[in-house]
Amino acid sequence: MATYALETSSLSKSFSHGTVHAVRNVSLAVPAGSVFGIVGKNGAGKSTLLKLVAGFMRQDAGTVSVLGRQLRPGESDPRIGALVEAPAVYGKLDAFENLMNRALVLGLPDPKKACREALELVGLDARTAGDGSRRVLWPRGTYVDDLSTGQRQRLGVALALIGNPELLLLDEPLSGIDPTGVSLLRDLLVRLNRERGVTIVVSSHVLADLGRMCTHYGIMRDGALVRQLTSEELADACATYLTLRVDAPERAVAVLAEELPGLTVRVLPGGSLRVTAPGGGEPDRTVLAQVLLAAGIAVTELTASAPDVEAELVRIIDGKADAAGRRTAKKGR
Ligand SMILES: Nc1ncnc2c1ncn2[C@@H]1O[C@H](COP(=O)(O)OP(=O)(O)OP(=O)(O)O)[C@@H](O)[C@H]1O
Repeated sequence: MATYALETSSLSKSFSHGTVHAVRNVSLAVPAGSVFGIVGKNGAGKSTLLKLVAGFMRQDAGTVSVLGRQLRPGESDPRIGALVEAPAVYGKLDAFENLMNRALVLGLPDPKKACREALELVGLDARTAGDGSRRVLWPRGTYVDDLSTGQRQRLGVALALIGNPELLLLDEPLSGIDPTGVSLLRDLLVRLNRERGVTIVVSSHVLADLGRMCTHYGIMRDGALVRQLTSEELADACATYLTLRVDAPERAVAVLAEELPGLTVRVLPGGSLRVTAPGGGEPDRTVLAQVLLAAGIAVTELTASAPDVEAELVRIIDGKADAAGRRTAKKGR
């Protein structure tokens, strides 16, 4: 099995006679078995990158390798399932017919079964309603043109899933989907990844959704890939702090300023202390407790803040965190 499900090398694509550099020199390495989130502001180049990998357009320069095989420019690898921007569907066919079409193109051995499975996976299958009647969530016979935005998006995910792809490319897959559908699809993607080992590359502006799925992140800015990091590295880079309850807060502030001058210490309403290490990390709690204890101050409560992954991603996207992941524009909390 290839170490990387997807690798790009110096991939570039420009539009408008070379005036818009949508993707600039992107060298990306997506580990096999990962859920890789692509994030960046509007226009950062996420969709273009995914289209190049899916073979929906040709690059100007650079290479794309999928599961160990280098693709020709504009070539689609059958092991890829892709939902990039609006799903490519035939509006005057219904959902099942659209799936059948794809199943036949892929040459699947039992296309009907594959279509039913794909519809079931994305929650567009027939279900038994509370009153015992069979309610068809996927309206058979309804033209795709007449489906709701969310139904069409679910169909797009089903089209990407049919044929059991090894690499899924999903551009904003959860947009326009109702909250129940979002959690269903998110759980589905996590299951496909964990149980079937499908590698997923997913772009989204909803960082909280990505935070629940992604093992790795790539951050794009102005067409360039400015950072790649694991979810652990992201969590480590997050600003965290300790909250302490002590029996003598004012004296504790003075002791900490004297003994551990690098720390930022704030007295909160109610008398608790919020302590942040230099650069925003969590202070060493053993050292902290020892220093206070040596000064005769009792620590009665000590809690660590949960890392705010979403806020840290926003800081990286906005260019406010340097290469080591620490904030460059932050002082205190
Ligand atoms: N077919 C095209 N013709 C001309 N310019 C294009 C084309 N496709 C994309 N662009 C431009 O390339 C840049 C990157 O666009 P892209 O859609 O890849 O960004 P994105 O990160 O997916 O944005 P969003 O988050 O808004 O979907 C933008 O400046 C966009 O206007």
